[in-house]
Amino acid sequence: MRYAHEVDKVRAAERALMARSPEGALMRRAAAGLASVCAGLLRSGRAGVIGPGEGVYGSRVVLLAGSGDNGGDALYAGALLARRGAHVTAVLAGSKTHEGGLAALRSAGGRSLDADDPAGSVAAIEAADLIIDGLLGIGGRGGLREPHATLAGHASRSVATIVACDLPSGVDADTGVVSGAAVRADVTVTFGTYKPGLFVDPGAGHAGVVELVDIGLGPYLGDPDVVLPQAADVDLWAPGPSRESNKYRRGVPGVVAGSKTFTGAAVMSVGGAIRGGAGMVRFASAEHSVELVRHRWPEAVTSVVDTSLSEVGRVNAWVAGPGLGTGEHAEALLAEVLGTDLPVLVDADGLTVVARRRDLLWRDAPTVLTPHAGELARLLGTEADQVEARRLEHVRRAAEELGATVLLKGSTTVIAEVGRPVRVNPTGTPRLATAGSGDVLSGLIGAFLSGGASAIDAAAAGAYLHGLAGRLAASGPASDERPPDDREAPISAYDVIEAIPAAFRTLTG
Ligand SMILES: NC(=O)C1=CN([C@@H]2O[C@H](COP(=O)(O)OP(=O)(O)OC[C@H]3O[C@@H](n4cnc5c(N)ncnc54)[C@H](OP(=O)(O)O)[C@@H]3O)[C@@H](O)[C@H]2O)[C@@H](O)CC1
Ligand SMILES: [K+]
Repeated sequence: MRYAHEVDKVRAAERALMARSPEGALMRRAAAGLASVCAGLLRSGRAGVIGPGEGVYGSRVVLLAGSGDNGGDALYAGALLARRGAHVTAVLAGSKTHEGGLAALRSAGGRSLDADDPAGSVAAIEAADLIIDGLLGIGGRGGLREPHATLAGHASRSVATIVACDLPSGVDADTGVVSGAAVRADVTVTFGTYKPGLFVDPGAGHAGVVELVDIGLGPYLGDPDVVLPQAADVDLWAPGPSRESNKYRRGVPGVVAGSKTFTGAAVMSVGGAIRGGAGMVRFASAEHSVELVRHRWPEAVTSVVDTSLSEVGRVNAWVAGPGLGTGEHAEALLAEVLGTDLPVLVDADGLTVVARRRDLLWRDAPTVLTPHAGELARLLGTEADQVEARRLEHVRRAAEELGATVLLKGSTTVIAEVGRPVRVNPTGTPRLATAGSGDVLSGLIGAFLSGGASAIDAAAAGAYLHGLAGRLAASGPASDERPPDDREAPISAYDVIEAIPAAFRTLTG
């Protein structure tokens, strides 16, 4: 698990640690870590236009230094690189400059120029192999002001490798919100702990590869606000069969999906549940959907139902909503599953129904809701673009107001439950934005719920494996020499179902 803490907790931990540390020790540790990552990039030839092995000596490094300690970190790191032979130029922005950092840079042979000298700044940025963004760190508030915004734009257009100090300037550390211009980094070197804004879009999309430098804050940080699960966590959360398993013990999800008109969603949801490891999947729907599901998934036990599920048989979790329609018939079925004391996942059309019948969510058993931004906006009475721009805020609010575990799908999938850190899913690909993909996810999570996982574990494990299956399906066999991201091709939801076993296999190596 990777842990992220909000700025208030970072500041408190910093104060506690500083009280026990020599003056300037934390900044020295931060700067040394930052310089070391930059030196590694210069040595490996990943930075800018210089070739492999040319290293730090003779490289051209530009520091964008704001008025706070973030600028101080960049200046000290620049001094370390200058001592190793880099040509370092600091572009100074903001009302003041970190004096100790600037003095260190100058005494190491670095030079500085003022951001008010646009020609000089642009020329330096255009000639750079590597740019360190030290404009703003956790002290940044709101959209970048000038000259920071212009400098961020120049940096983004340069061919240099951009390394953000602590976080990309213009990204809000606590939320990942970007208002206006922001630096787009190739690598972010963050100090002490991850910041939530590095995990969640749009901030995550600006951070590139994130490297954590330990500066000793750990014992003082307290509980994380946001976490990023890793394969080992998912391996614990996704229920697997034990020696005593039989099909009932492994879990029996009931899927209530599809209708006379919409049939594909049901096939995808049942497929997700079967490949998610359910011992047996029960499926209930209108006749035509049942026929199609029986044809594609003869393993499922199906029932044709109208407005009651009394004939469906024993299940230990429900998945309700994909392709179900939104009329009275759908409402009756949803009311029935939400009236049980079993875990229930509500998705798609089911979310439209509960948006007008919130009372259905007043229950004691776990409920998982899996909306995309538009569906969450409808549940909360706001607009989809507001949800997209401030994903963490909205998913937390939804969990609180609706009394459910809420998984918000999208560019970064985030999962909230009251009293717990938000879980951010690290897997996935934009290729997953395809019809039916969400239905697969609902079935997968349903399988985990029926296997006994808690609501948040089931949701997080489902999102992780679904994202990984999407990536594996999109990138094809690993024998190709190109990196997986470059190999990606369009996929269908059915391809994602097919790749779920391979995704499981990666968990245990
Ligand atoms: N925490 C730790 O343990 C450690 C932290 N460390 C480092 O300290 C960093 C935090 O430093 P910090 O507190 O000095 O704040 P920081 O982000 O440099 O800048 C704040 C200044 O920026 C300005 N400004 C604000 N908003 C703006 C905007 N929108 N657009 C333009 N300008 C804006 C505003 O200045 P003013 O308005 O006065 O001009 C404000 O004073 C942290 O990220 C890490 O790098 C490490 O050294 C080691 C240990
Ligand atoms: K920065």
